[in-house]
Amino acid sequence: MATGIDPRALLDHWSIEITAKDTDDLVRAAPLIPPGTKIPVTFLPNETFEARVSAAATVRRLGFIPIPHLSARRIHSREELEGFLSALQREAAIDHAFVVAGDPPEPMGPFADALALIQSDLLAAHGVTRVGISGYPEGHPEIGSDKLWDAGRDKRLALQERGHDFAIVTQFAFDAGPVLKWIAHQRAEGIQALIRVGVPGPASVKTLLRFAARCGVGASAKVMSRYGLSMTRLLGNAGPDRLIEDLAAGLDPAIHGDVRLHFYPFGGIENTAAWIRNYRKKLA
Ligand SMILES: NC(=O)C1=CN([C@@H]2O[C@H](COP(=O)(O)OP(=O)(O)OC[C@H]3O[C@@H](n4cnc5c(N)ncnc54)[C@H](O)[C@@H]3O)[C@@H](O)[C@H]2O)C=CC1
Ligand SMILES: Nc1nc(=O)c2c([nH]1)NC[C@@H]1CN(c3ccc(C(=O)N[C@@H](CCC(=O)O)C(=O)O)cc3)CN21
Repeated sequence: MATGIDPRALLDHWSIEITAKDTDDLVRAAPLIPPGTKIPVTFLPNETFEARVSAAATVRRLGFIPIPHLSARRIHSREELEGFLSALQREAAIDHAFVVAGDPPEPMGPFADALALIQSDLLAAHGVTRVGISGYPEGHPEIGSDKLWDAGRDKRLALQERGHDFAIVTQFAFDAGPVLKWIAHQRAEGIQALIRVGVPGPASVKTLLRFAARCGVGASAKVMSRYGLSMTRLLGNAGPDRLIEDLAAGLDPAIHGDVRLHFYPFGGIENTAAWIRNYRKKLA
């Protein structure tokens, strides 16, 4: 069976995330984003709960689907989580959430990881039916692959026991090879959930390297040159064209199942939405 899908198929049903500070950029980008697009709202240390709730409400008001990130380790108490979820339900009518442990080396409250937050049973109680969990095609700098695998299995079981639908959203990558291998392995282990492959939106080398360092993503010179960036031209700007083409060329629905893209708009929401539109047109 010849592998490879039409890259245009990857340019449908994509998702794109925002931080609570990006709502003005989202309003400007809204005409470029298909109605009903899923838009996660990150949970970063330098934001307030009010800002996160109002960002989710803006996403909903603009006709998109808000997916609040819940960073387990950053939540101080069960009451704080309940307050956040009920505000999200009231202001943004949430039915999705993305549950992640969060970067703090030690939990700041009762939830040590994503599983603990899922087991709080507060998600369904506040209207959340579909839950996103993480995936690491290239592993995680602090967490071993066995531990990641066990945690993934426990999360999937806990979600199924509670009747949640779930999708896996991967850490961003610059190289399609390891991503394709990782997806095939997930499928071989019987995981049929939708997998959203994380791709960086168009941005400068400097910005991409900064986020890669911040998020523990490998960005060797070899990988970056394949991606289309030369490390000598730090102000060079590149989109994920090559990465998407390499993914499309290597995807075989019979092996890889349902795979879509999730954009991390490191170069801005409007720039990323415009880039997707232009790239989609170029492929037509
Ligand atoms: N969009 C986002 O916010 C994303 C965040 N991440 C980061 O990845 C890390 C793991 O998150 P999940 O995949 O949800 O893990 P998880 O909740 O599935 O936990 C995986 C295993 O590693 C342990 N663990 C979790 N966070 C840890 C940490 N910061 N340091 C050491 N051990 C940890 C857990 O106890 C568990 O045994 C977090 O640092 C998270 O911030 C990863 C991808 C995307
Ligand atoms: N380990 C890990 N932690 C994360 O928090 C994380 C990942 N991985 N992978 C993907 C996304 C990307 N994340 C982020 C992280 C920072 C900003 C951000 O905009 N931070 C600053 C500006 C940073 C800068 O420009 O250098 C901000 O406060 O807006 C956005 C998304 C969150 N996510």
